[in-house]
Amino acid sequence: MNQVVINDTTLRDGEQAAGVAFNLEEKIAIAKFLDAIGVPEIEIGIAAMGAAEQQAIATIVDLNLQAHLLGWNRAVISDIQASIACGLKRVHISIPVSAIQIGAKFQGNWQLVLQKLQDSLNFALDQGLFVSVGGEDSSRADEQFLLDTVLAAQEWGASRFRFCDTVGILDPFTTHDKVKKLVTSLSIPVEMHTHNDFGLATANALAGIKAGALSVNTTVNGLGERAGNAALEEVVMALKHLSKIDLGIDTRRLLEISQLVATASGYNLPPWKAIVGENTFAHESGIHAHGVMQNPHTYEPFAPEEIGQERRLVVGKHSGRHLLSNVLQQHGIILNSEETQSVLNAVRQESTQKKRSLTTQELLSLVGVKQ
Ligand SMILES: CC(C)(COP(=O)(O)OP(=O)(O)OC[C@H]1O[C@@H](n2cnc3c(N)ncnc32)[C@H](O)[C@@H]1OP(=O)(O)O)[C@@H](O)C(=O)NCCC(=O)NCCS
Ligand SMILES: O=C(O)CC[C@@](O)(CC(=O)O)C(=O)O
Repeated sequence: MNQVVINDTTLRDGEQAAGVAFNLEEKIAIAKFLDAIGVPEIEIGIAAMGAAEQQAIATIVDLNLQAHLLGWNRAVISDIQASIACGLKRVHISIPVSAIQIGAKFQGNWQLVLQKLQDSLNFALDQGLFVSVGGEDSSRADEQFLLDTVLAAQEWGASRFRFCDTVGILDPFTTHDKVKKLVTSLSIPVEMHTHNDFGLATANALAGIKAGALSVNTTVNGLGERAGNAALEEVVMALKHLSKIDLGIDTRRLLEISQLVATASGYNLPPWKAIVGENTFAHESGIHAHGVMQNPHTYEPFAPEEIGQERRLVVGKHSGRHLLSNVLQQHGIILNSEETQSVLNAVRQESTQKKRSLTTQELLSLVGVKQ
């Protein structure tokens, strides 16, 4: 399989998450971080939004990062002019392609939509730009209309087509079918853009790649419109471990970039968030902790260090004697079987009362040790 390219859109679709607004410093920090860990392409914003966004885009362009930088545009020439004024050499032009979208936005006038695409594409190409074309709501579009539209875009000079599951209504099987049909009919690469409304964004991105898509949009932490997008950390790690495609991203910094984006977005992640959640390498349950203490692979899909995370063994309601004895031994406390069981009973009670696992201090207090 050819190399798959991550085109991260944390700074565009990620920031479209309701209530999220990055400031200039945060945008710069996120762009630099994505570049530093080896993300090869970054969608950095929408110049048509106005002066502040244009300043952010131009500032990021001036950083001279290794990554290719892309600006998002409607099929509107003034949008593209604004992108060019920011110094962008790559533009993405989006048009709606489903009946529902064209109906709501252009009174069903699909000829007008195609004309706008052709005009804006020609304009961008005349300026010597790399042009990616996006089909908004590709997943709900009539398949023949979608194919004809993309073939036209290819003919007019587009360098890539973005297949958007805009409202996240596909499953991996349907995604595979739809993307395969496009890939086999096109000579330009297809890019996946999947939303998480049914929790399938990452699975659908992988299905599209399996069907031959060569590029994939991600956002850090899956940040984005409504339920968000395919998460960078999930796509990178799933491709590496499940599809055996190593994208050369420095995965050891995925936790760090997740924390940077979480802080900048103002939203904490649930502890069980795949890959980067606080609990992804925490073990409390007796059977799991016992297994992990013998061999971490029993309950970990990969080593925590691989994403800059640490393993934690915590004592709580579901813990068993092996974990409890192990933790106490680390503090020089050796209990007999009866004593261990009695401390375990007390742990269960206190943990239920507190509705959380216990700190080491709390555990030692239960055993009667003053520290
Ligand atoms: C782009 C933006 C500057 C336009 O602002 P606006 O002029 O106030 O217009 P609105 O957002 O209210 O309406 C969208 C307009 O774009 C048109 N439009 C929507 N998608 C389009 C497309 N792909 N190509 C061309 N025109 C499009 C709509 O028909 C509507 O046109 P009208 O003003 O002539 O009726 C503003 O929406 C914005 O800042 N958007 C950034 C975030 C965003 O919307 N992202 C979603 C990406 S799908
Ligand atoms: O780039 C495109 O062509 C469309 C991307 C988009 O993010 C648009 C949106 O809803 O904000 C989508 O999901 O369709």
